[in-house]
Amino acid sequence: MLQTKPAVLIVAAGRGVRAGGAVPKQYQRIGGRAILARTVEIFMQHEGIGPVLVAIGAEDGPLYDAAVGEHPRLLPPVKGGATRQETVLRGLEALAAEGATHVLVHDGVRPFASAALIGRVIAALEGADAVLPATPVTDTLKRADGDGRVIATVDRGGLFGAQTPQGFRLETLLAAHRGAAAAGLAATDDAAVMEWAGVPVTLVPGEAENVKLTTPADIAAAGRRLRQDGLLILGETRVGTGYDIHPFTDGDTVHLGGVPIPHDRRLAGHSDADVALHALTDALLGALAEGDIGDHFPPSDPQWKGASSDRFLAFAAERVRARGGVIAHLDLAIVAEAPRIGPHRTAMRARIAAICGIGADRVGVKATTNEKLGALGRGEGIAAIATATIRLPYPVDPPGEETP
Ligand SMILES: Nc1ccn([C@@H]2O[C@H](COP(=O)(O)OP(=O)(O)OP(=O)(O)O)[C@@H](O)[C@H]2O)c(=O)n1
Ligand SMILES: C[C@](O)(CO)[C@H](O)COP(=O)(O)O
Repeated sequence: MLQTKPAVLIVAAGRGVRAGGAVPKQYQRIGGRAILARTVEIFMQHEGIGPVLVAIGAEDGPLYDAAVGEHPRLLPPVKGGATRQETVLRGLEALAAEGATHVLVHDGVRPFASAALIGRVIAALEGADAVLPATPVTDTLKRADGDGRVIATVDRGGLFGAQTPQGFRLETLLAAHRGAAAAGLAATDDAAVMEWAGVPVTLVPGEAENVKLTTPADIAAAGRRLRQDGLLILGETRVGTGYDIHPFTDGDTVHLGGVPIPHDRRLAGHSDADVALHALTDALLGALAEGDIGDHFPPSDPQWKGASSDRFLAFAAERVRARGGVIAHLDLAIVAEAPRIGPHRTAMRARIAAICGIGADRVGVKATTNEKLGALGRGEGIAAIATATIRLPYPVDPPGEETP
């Protein structure tokens, strides 16, 4: 086993010219979620890897924030470069500071890499400085001239299609990339940079399903594939509700919907007492029938005292994904005499969306006063009511128990 888990660099700074579309292809959706969010999630769910860094386009920060949720192992994104090679070099320079000995470099637009494939690359890194997953070429290969006339048939013996994640000793790859940049080498993958530096590259079996989404047809086919997997057309819709209330105490900031709001009081209670995130967490857990926030994060546990509630909601969203599901919609109603919620509504929607790894168009935030009635009406605290709508796949019969 490697002494430390390999870091992961996901390159997602390309413009997706061949795919076209209103946003770069990594932010286009398949099965209701951004392609990049799916790719990041594969590594978040893999126990064999360490920190994950995503390199994004210089102007893509808002797209990234809306598409990709937070995770303890996910580092803040770095800005990529004008070519894939430049992007990788920037990412490696940033990762060198994280103390990882090995790195997996993966395309942000390969959302179907399997856990088994990642495991194969990691295992092979124990005996190699460079590991390349690849599939043997099965089509007959032709070379043609610019006019579409075939010049020759190319022997496909020994030819492979290169995939990612490619695995490397980090120090060796970084040195090779620095050298290649200084020498003006242009390579389309990182194994080629290692080959140029004279480092032996070990092949492991790739997977036909691990396609790189390059064209609009690739993206459409990926969406069809997810539907065929049955999640979206055969699954079930579930709705969960959540409610929370906390009283005011002395303080100067109220945390609501993941947003700190300056106020002449603060809310007292579990963690940072963000009633909105607590209600949303319970709504998701309710839809999953997996208990409530107190079951997973007991208020008696001192580690949650003053903690940011982001992690509770991120946990519940992760549970939906772990069950193969998607969050279709979150709806939140906040009941407060003060502070005013309206000016913070957009920030709350964006924050909740980022935590859950969904688009902000799937998050509704509303607010009302309690018309001066009761404790809430007297301004003694704030309450929140949330509804979560999720889609889960139908359970599959265990092997050997199919209905005849
Ligand atoms: N300057 C670049 C160029 C590419 N990539 C990333 O490298 C991966 C593979 O590249 P490709 O499929 O060629 O993506 P694009 O460069 O975006 O596509 P196109 O060539 O059609 O513009 C993608 O995840 C892409 O975002 C990158 O991080 N930085
Ligand atoms: C890294 C890669 O995905 C391996 O197949 C590929 O080389 C990227 O090439 P592109 O020209 O950037 O699409």
